[in-house]
Amino acid sequence: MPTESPALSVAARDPRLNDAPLLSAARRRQPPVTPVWFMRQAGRSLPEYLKVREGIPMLESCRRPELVTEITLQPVRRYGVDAAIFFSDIVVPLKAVGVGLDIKPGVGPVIEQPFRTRADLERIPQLHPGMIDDIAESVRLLTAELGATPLIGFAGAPFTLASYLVEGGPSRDLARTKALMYSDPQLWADLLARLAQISGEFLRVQVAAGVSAVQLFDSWVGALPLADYLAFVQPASASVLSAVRELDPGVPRIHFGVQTGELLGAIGEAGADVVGVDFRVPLDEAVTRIGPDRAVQGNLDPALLFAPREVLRGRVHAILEAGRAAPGHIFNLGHGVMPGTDPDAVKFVVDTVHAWKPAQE
Ligand SMILES: Cc1c2[nH]c(c1CCC(=O)O)Cc1[nH]c(c(CCC(=O)O)c1C)Cc1[nH]c(c(CCC(=O)O)c1C)Cc1[nH]c(c(C)c1CCC(=O)O)C2
Repeated sequence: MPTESPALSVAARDPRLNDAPLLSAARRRQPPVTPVWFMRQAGRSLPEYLKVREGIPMLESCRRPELVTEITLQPVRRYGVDAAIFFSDIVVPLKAVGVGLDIKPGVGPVIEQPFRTRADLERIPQLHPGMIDDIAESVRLLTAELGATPLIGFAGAPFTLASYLVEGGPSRDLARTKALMYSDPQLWADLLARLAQISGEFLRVQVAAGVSAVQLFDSWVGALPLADYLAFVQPASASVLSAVRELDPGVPRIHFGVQTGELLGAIGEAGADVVGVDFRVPLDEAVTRIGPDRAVQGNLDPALLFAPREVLRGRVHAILEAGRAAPGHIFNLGHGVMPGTDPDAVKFVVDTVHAWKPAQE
């Protein structure tokens, strides 16, 4: 468990970060402008990204600090977003502990030997900070470059990591994952506890090296009904988020999954300061489900970036209005930027958010 790991000491952060709109919104202190960033803002279709990645496999790119720094900074330069998201992947810590896997372009993570029995647990050892010195180095290089702009660290949540390990790759229905969960609850709990240690340590290394917020991605947890989420998933996610809080309670924790309309309250209660909302639930309705103690992040449909500008502007304004119901709102998409998105449309959204003024009551 995280508490057994060697003590990590937390780096000093740039004092200007205290006034960063993203961190103010996460702390429910309404900033003068609504902050905006995008899931998957780095990589994908940016021409400057494709150029520096040429000939370098995805997982190797994630372990080269100079390259990670360059790719993470690209969308900050181009769009003027209010935060950088660390360029990495949710499977990087699994690879670091020795799980045989690769990221196949256009497919996603593929696992050499999918997780099926208790014996497979032995192939997933605990993560120790020394296994990811390069991650700490990348964060240090980045925070030095970013100055007053927050860097968001991230990890995959235990359920979503388990889904890749059990399915062996991306899956539509997560049938094998659910079958394991329902047929051998003890093995499932042990797998999730191991993944919670790995995720928690991956985040703690990033926090110790200087990230100013973290996001825990539970992308596929919306496949579960609430009762199963509470019984089979929430304890492991809560342990990841509390490992971060123990190291530095001042680092806000964002928690997000897709199709989580029925789970929003429980996702907040796992220990998040900010709940990410996908585009299926109107933001003001999401605020009602989450309650007044947490900020929200979201929730423009990524497909709207392909719509005409006047339609896009109308939707952005509607989300900003709905976000006023929350004690803090970070503008984002309801999921990641889609491949093929026009970078000018992304820039248009940033400028529209920053230019917006709430209507007078
Ligand atoms: C489920 C998941 C993964 N990875 C991630 C999640 C959770 C977020 C989500 O729900 O989208 C998280 C992730 N992956 C990546 C980032 C970095 C920064 C960012 O958000 O901009 C983040 C935060 C880089 C990446 N991760 C990946 C790429 C594309 C690799 C490339 O450019 O070759 C990038 C930039 C690969 C990857 N890795 C994964 C997928 C589904 C894919 C896409 C495969 C494809 O369609 O090509 C697993």
